[in-house]
Amino acid sequence: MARAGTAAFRHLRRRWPQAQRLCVVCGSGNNGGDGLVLARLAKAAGLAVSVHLVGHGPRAGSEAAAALADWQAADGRVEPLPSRLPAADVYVDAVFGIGLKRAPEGAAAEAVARLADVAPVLALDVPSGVDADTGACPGVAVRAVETVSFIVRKRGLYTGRARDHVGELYLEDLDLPAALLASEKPSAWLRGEAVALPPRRPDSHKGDHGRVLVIGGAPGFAGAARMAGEAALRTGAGLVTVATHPTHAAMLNVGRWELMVRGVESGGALREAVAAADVIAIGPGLSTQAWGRELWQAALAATCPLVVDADALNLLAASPYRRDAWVLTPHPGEAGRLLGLPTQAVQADRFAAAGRLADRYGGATVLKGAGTLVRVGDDVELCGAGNPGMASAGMGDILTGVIAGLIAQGLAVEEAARAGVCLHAAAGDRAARDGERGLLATDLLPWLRRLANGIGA
Ligand SMILES: NC(=O)C1=CN([C@@H]2O[C@H](COP(=O)(O)OP(=O)(O)OC[C@H]3O[C@@H](n4cnc5c(N)ncnc54)[C@H](O)[C@@H]3O)[C@@H](O)[C@H]2O)[C@@H](O)CC1
Ligand SMILES: [K+]
Repeated sequence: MARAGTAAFRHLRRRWPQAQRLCVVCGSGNNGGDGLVLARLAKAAGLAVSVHLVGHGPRAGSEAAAALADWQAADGRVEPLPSRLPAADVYVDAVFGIGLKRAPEGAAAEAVARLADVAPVLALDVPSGVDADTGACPGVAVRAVETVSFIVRKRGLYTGRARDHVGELYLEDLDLPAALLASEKPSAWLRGEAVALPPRRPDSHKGDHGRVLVIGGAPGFAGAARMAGEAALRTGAGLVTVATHPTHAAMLNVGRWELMVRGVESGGALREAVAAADVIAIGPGLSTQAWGRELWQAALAATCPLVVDADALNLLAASPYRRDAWVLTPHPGEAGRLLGLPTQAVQADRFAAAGRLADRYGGATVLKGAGTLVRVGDDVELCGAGNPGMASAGMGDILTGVIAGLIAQGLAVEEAARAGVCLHAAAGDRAARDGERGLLATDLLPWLRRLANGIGA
């Protein structure tokens, strides 16, 4: 606790070197104890510090009670929670850490609500109100500018609602012995954005880099299939064919002549293309009408890996099927349909939802949304990259094409899912340098090419 409070105070000084007045709101558990340590150090450094304790304060004999005694021994005063927090340069949130498992209640809920109304907030370990395991906010929650987590990364802080609340996230390992940490198996892995694809053989030909078949594009949705196809090409696939509705087949590759196009009336017309493919990406703009359903059935007969997105996921939800060689890429709404749950239930525990999807449908599950999860068997990988500019039309079609493009080049389905998510998010972050608002899915394409070649930090 002493190390935690000390490390947090160091962050506070670094981020707000001019701060003179602090307001520290402490819960009655150990998170509150961290806040009391920080308060004492800040007072000793000459800052004006007000400490507000929630409820009855720490349990007698606890470490937090000792921190309170130290604060009081240093002439620190403890004030009850006022109806409005006093003016301060920085507010320190020490109400809840990892101890919160349900919506905040009582005096603690009031404290969280007060902190949710002020800025800037430095959160200790976890922004109060956020569930550190799931990333959900079951009730009111603090919005921090900065969160300093202690000892280990809490997986929940990297996904779902939590991403709105943590601000910049730092880890302080508090010098715990590495052997102690190594003895625990992580419950999730955080993946950086680096994607190392093997260099191309100098004598390789286009067939060596894989044949992708994209299936989709009902009338009115040609663009979805086109974007998936282009993304597969930009990720390095050797040959990409788009099988689409005959009404727009002739114009689908206008300006992107490298794409091959096949207008298909029905599932039967797909057979040859399915047999020739190394990987099939199905779903972008597919629709769930008769045409889309027939094509979906034809794709299910394929022996090569599938990347399943959008309406193909809705068709899968209507008649579930299990397979190992595929990647499912649902957003929370589609995941809800696949599991027979409302979207909110998926978002309330994205880790559990991804687990259920993987158990029910097999293969690799990509649960999209802020902090995308990739679940393969018992393993979960989290993508820390990406930005809200990517919440726009066509982004999912691009991801589908990226994953298919990686499978085409020989990556295993699981690794293609993990690497594809990171490549896509990294491209989105590069493209967002020109602004998140107005970011178009196709703005990612030039970045995909650069990042797939290890260029473009
Ligand atoms: N375990 C360790 O080794 C360390 C823990 N540290 C701190 O200790 C924290 C965990 O401490 P605790 O386990 O005491 O938990 P917390 O301090 O996060 O919260 C527990 C307190 O909140 C109350 N509470 C929980 N849910 C509530 C709800 N929904 N409504 C109202 N009250 C609720 C509990 O009754 C208890 O008083 C960490 O997050 C971290 O900040 C640090 O001091 C570093 C070392
Ligand atoms: K906190």
